[in-house]
Amino acid sequence: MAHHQEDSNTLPEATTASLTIPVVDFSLYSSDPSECARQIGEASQNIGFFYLKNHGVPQDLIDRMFNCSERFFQQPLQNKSKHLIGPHNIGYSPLESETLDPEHQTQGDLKDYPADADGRTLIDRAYNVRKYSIQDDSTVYFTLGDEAERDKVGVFFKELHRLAKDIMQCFAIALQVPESTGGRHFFDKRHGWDAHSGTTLRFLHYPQQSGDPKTPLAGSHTDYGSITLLMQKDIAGLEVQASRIHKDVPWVSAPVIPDTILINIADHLQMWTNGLLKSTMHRVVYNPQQLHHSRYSIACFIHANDDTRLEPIPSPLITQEMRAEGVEFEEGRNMTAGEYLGWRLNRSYNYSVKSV
Ligand SMILES: O=C(O)CCC(=O)C(=O)O
Ligand SMILES: [Fe+2]
Repeated sequence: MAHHQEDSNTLPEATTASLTIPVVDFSLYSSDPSECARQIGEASQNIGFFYLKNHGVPQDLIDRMFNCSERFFQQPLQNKSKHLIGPHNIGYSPLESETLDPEHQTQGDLKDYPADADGRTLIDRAYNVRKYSIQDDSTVYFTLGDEAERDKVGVFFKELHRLAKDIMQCFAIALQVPESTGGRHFFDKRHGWDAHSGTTLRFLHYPQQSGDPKTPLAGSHTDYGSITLLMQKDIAGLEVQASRIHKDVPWVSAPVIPDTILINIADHLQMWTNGLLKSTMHRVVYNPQQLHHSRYSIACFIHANDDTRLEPIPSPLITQEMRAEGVEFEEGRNMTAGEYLGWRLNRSYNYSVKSV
């Protein structure tokens, strides 16, 4: 593996310089778009993560969504499992404690989660909403039957999607995509709200439990789409691997920074740029504060339209010789975004995923 990383075409990979996650002031997007694009482009080529402040998504809306999530997950198991996740990747996805991979998943003491009649212990993990499901029963079930709140979930999801499209313009500016091939709209026009895509809003819950500091609660992975927008609340736990090539670099924690949204580059952008932008490995580890408190986060996985090919984009900064490391990159570069999502999900769930 990674034989091509050793030669003189090795990617420009920052090491020590990239061990912090920068904070970008997104008010620059209006006042000085090229500077905004420069800062976002730099972070994306280095650590692959950046915080955005002044992102324009109202904080009271974010708080309201966290409140919804808490109300939902604090219920007993039988009230949460009507819309179980299935082929459409919508609804509740618990983990079954017996099937956890001991190396990569929670090892905490979950005695607050009693076994059900079949002897299984189910542990909360997430609830997924997709563009197609914002008006559905599955979303109103998540808001405990409150239709006004259900509508807010839709408003929130669209706000995040709008922000993602603005961020996409910064990538296109930073990558100098020629006007003749779409210019600054190269990426955002491939992310239609009304188009079929894997874009998913995921409410995550890491239950209160005992455990050892640094025990992985979510194994290391990259995200499958273009970018991910992450909101964390109160309790940190996310860690980022600053380099996929230099495995000995330390994991960097991504603390909770109030009033920011954390953005990370995901696999599509890595493939579109032949590895110039980094889809960085990350994981969630046990935080001792979880002895007394649940950890909540909200991730919005933005995916390109299903029919978009994940091939290198027109940019003078991207050359054919560049390659990103990883099986995802080798497999995915011949696929469309829709095919790639199906391939990744089928590797992580034990049912076949169909596109919606
Ligand atoms: O919960 C978090 O902080 C991150 C979750 C994550 O990386 C994911 O769901 O892909
Ligand atoms: Fe992730």
